[in-house]
Amino acid sequence: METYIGREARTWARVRHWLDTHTSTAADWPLDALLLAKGATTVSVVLPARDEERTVGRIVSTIRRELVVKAPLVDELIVIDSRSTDATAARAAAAGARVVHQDEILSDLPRMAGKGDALWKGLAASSGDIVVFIDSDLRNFGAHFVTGLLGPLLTHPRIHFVKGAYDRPLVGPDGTVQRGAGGRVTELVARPMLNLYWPELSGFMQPLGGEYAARRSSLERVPFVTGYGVEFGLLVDLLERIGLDAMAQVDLGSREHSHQSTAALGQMAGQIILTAWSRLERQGRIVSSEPPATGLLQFNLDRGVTLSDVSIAERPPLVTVRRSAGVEGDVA
Ligand SMILES: O=c1ccn([C@@H]2O[C@H](COP(=O)(O)OP(=O)(O)O[C@H]3O[C@H](CO)[C@@H](O)[C@H](O)[C@H]3O)[C@@H](O)[C@H]2O)c(=O)[nH]1
Ligand SMILES: O=C(O)[C@H](O)COP(=O)(O)O
Repeated sequence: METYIGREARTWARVRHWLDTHTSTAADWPLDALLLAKGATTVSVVLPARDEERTVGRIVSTIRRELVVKAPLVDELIVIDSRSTDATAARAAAAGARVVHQDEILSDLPRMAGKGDALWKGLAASSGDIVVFIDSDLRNFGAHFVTGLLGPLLTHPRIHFVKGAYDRPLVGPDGTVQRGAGGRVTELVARPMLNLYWPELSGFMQPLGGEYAARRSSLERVPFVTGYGVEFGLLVDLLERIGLDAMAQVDLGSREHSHQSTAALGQMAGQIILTAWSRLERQGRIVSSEPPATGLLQFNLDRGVTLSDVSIAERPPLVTVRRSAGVEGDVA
């Protein structure tokens, strides 16, 4: 019988091999080659956006100019307005996106909140064979984010999911840049948990990054955690469904975004821990006598306390919703 040490060594060897064979860089996927490879495959780009009036317009206009007008790579460009209270929807529409409000899609279903819900609604509102998700708060977005993510999918039929990798600087309020210091929840929560419980996924350099692309056929067959657990949940569920060899990553250079407060990241971490717990339970790897608590008590500088609810909810695989509605096409 294989020892525990032997099993771990075999996993690391597998991850090493995956890193060597399934990691590329955006420069490996020139636009001309992608246009040739695209054929009849349709591509949707979906941006979830909650109060991103400062950045969403530039991202949309770059995609439209470079990948819709100059070169016909992207067939559909959608911004999901996630209950914004600022000018996000107007800026996105002015820049050329189709703007759909999160709550207008599949509006007969119970209302849920959060980024994962916005992504799931974006999947429902879009129709491309391949769906590319891009966060709307990126400050250094370039068209290579989209072309890089599409490269392995358009050229390798066996690849179903591609995740972005990048350096993540931490940019202070005064503009000071600390290289490699960003992605705090990634480094302190997500990466250790993935290494401990799903070591096959340890090769993903940015498991929580918001830029990834996948075939609709796979995305519609997995649930979406509705809040910030969505990326963690998708990685674990897709690994189970399609296997590591159908997953790839592309180095997109550097990524700068708007940083949330430490308190907000604590709440994100809580959601990710509960997502991991739910998958461990679903996979039969833990049996709990009672569910974890879902409150997070945090302390302010003046010793005041705030109690937040970090419980998670999820949307079922979209294909099951289409089936029960008797709809095969667009469900928006
Ligand atoms: O209710 C929400 C919350 C966020 N967003 C959008 O989702 C994107 C990412 O949200 P953000 O609050 O900027 O998350 P980050 O602090 O950047 O969190 C990182 O880690 C999260 C957890 O994995 C991922 O969801 C993010 O994509 C990733 O950038 C942005 O375009 C937001 O506008 C929504 O659409 N609805
Ligand atoms: O992915 C993460 O860890 C969170 O988005 C936090 O990122 P930040 O530390 O760059 O704000």
